[in-house]
Amino acid sequence: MDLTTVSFMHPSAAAWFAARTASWLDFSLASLAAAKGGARVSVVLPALDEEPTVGEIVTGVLTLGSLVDEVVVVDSGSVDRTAEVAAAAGAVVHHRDDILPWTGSRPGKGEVLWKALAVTTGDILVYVDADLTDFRPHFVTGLLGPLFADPSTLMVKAFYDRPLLDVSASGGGRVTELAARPLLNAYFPELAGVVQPLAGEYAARRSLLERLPFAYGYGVETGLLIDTYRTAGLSALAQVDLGQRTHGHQDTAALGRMAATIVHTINDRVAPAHKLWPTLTQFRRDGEGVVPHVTDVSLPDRPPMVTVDGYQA
Ligand SMILES: O=c1ccn([C@@H]2O[C@H](COP(=O)(O)OP(=O)(O)O)[C@@H](O)[C@H]2O)c(=O)[nH]1
Ligand SMILES: O=C(O)[C@@H](COP(=O)(O)O)O[C@H]1O[C@H](CO)[C@@H](O)[C@H](O)[C@H]1O
Repeated sequence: MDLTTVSFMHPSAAAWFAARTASWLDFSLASLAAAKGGARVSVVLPALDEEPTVGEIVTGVLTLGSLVDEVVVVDSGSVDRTAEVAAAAGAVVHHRDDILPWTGSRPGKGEVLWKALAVTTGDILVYVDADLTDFRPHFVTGLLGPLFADPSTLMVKAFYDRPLLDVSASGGGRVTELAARPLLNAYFPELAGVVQPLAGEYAARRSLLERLPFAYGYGVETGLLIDTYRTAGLSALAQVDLGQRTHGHQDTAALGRMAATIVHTINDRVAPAHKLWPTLTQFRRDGEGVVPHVTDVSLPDRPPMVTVDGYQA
């Protein structure tokens, strides 16, 4: 490769970014209501111990009225009052363990996003994190806009400014900036135009989601993005600017485990024959010394939901 010609992003990524980037301001509630037609919309909140924030988000989604057909919270094993607060706000709440129980129950975010397919009726699913501290209804209308506008669009990713709460006006999306974006740019440069590849707010057609595997844990967004690109092409993807998004932040060690899971998710798609070591060893201070802390970061994907007994029913 002529090194003088690598001063720009992949041409496909540049073209996609120019053609497939919208703003929530492009889509009014009235225009969406007119465009909705017979399409059913399910808003899904994956929730693990999100009692302080889940209720306000559910309430905010419900202000959209008939644009949204159902708001479903999938409880990922909370020990706080997430389920009660979500139900009181008007959500339908399902516990992970009660969904497709014959498939078992695994920890992690990917599990509840996958199981949500079995307890929703929408032609379109809109995933929204339940720890947002600045949710506004335009998060949903912005994500629906490109899907209502173009039947060939299958998935819409949110992007936004991501203040690191109490730290800096930007700086959020640490795993995105330090791990996911560098890896995706290297292995899938056609996706370099995706501003927030790990965004937890995204909307997609059921016809797409039910045919894709769901990666374990925090690898789910990375897996769905890559698999959508590889099965349906860049033209199936779009992104929408939602302005700003703030949420609860995990500590660095937790984000290290998240990054490790994402490394495995990408490797499984790039070099599946190359088996990575399945655990991450981190260290914690213990009195005078440090103690290793080992986490399994490589559990298998969940298979496409259409292959699961009982789903079609
Ligand atoms: O095992 C899990 C981990 C996370 N979540 C939910 O997934 C969303 C994003 O998780 P988190 O906030 O931990 O990720 P971050 O935004 O910090 O990357 C939140 O609604 C969590 O409650 C979940 O349902 N199960
Ligand atoms: O983008 C990121 O780096 C991480 C961590 O964000 P912060 O550094 O806590 O703002 O947050 C995202 O990553 C997760 C894994 O894909 C998603 O599940 C979350 O929804 C998303 O917030």
